[in-house]
Amino acid sequence: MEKLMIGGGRPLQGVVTISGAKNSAIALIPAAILAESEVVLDNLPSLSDVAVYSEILEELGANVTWSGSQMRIDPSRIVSIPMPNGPVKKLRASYYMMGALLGRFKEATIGLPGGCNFEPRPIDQHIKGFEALGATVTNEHGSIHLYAKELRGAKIYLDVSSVGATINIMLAASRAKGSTIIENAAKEPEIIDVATLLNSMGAVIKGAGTETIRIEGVTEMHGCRHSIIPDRIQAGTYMIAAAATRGNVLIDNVIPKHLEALTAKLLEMGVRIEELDESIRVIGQAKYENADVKALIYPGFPTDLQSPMTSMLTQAEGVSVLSDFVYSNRFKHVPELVRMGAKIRVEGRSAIIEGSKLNAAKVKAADLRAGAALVIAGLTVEEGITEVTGVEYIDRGYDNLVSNLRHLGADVWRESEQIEE
Ligand SMILES: CC(=O)N[C@H]1[C@@H](OP(=O)(O)OP(=O)(O)OC[C@H]2O[C@@H](n3ccc(=O)[nH]c3=O)[C@H](O)[C@@H]2O)O[C@H](CO)[C@@H](O)[C@@H]1O
Ligand SMILES: C=C(OP(=O)(O)O)C(=O)O
Repeated sequence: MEKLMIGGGRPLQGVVTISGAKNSAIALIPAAILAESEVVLDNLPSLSDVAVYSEILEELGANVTWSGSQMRIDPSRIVSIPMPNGPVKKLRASYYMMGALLGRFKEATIGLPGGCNFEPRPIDQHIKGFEALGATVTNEHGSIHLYAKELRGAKIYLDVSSVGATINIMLAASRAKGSTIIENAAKEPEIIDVATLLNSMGAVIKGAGTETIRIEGVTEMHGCRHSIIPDRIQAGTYMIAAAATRGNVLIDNVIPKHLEALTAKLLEMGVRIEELDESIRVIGQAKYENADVKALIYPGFPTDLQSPMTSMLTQAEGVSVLSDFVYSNRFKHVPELVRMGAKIRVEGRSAIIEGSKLNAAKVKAADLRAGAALVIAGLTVEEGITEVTGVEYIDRGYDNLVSNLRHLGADVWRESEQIEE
């Protein structure tokens, strides 16, 4: 079993360069299925989710070459074989196989997705979208089977602005006959990134990034080259880590606009922030004000930074309230932070956080961002070593975490623990 060992008490100092966005990458890779020739993705993050996706595409018959931050995908020999189990169960975003295979082959069988299950994560809006496009969707022993004689454009109003459903509908509708309109679409930057790739592949998508997206179906799509946007959640995690350790860090290769909700909240707490064109400098301070944070859909404060922000708020004076309006039960990090001395109680969809010093402890990450929260908490501890297990979750979303943190002066390393039979 792998664990992260963290000797805290050192302010982070220096420069960290952010890689491409996980939540873009794991939609862009399956999007390549829709092309008839090679798709080249640059600025790809080196994450376990990306490795799993490349395995999935290879199983379907694609030729995938992944070298450094570039992936070349030749989808010309792909076939839509059923994938009820195996790698599709290892990540959440395997649901994009449904939209991509349905778009290209009009048929797919994909096991229900895995990933971070901090609470039930339904896919009813994805299914509603596929059905509106003319597909028959059945759940066969935990696998979703999709079939359409022909996909036809439709007007689809999403009950919730779901990122996954918006992208999945864009994938399938790109190869449908006629026009599709998605109303109440999600507006996250990753949706614009996927639409940009699809348009470069020959799709006709307008309005991505707004609540109304129009897609004109096309009969053929081709290869292209695309550079993935920077990971705003990774960037935000380093911003919080810099502030929480009272450090001074330049976070490079970011789109500052994507981080406005976090920047505004950190400024409100008293953190000094300098925004440049493609980087953000975070200068920590000795004291922070308490703050109330509401996690909402984009452009609101991202739910994926809610757990890291909980650790930051333990460093503020007074009482803060952090509520999650996207995932009301996303608080698996809280009992672990409490083991580290944090004074937090959960009431409904809110965590009430009283500022306090944290101490070293053995803690377990139950999901990806809970892991990030525990790492940040460990970095603030003044004495002793914090041990974080559940590293496999952290590896889903943070590439080079240990080397990046060490480069910033942190005392962090990875250890393997032998489990006795
Ligand atoms: C791979 C990926 O990009 N993951 C991100 C994506 O997840 P994901 O796309 O799964 O999240 P959604 O945007 O779909 O979920 C938003 C909300 O809608 C609800 N919902 C969603 C779909 C559905 O069919 N029915 C339904 O009720 C969810 O329970 C949740 O309350 O957006 C989330 C919200 O920003 C992020 O936390 C995840 O990091
Ligand atoms: C919840 C997340 O990812 P996924 O949807 O892939 O589980 C995340 O990135 O925080």
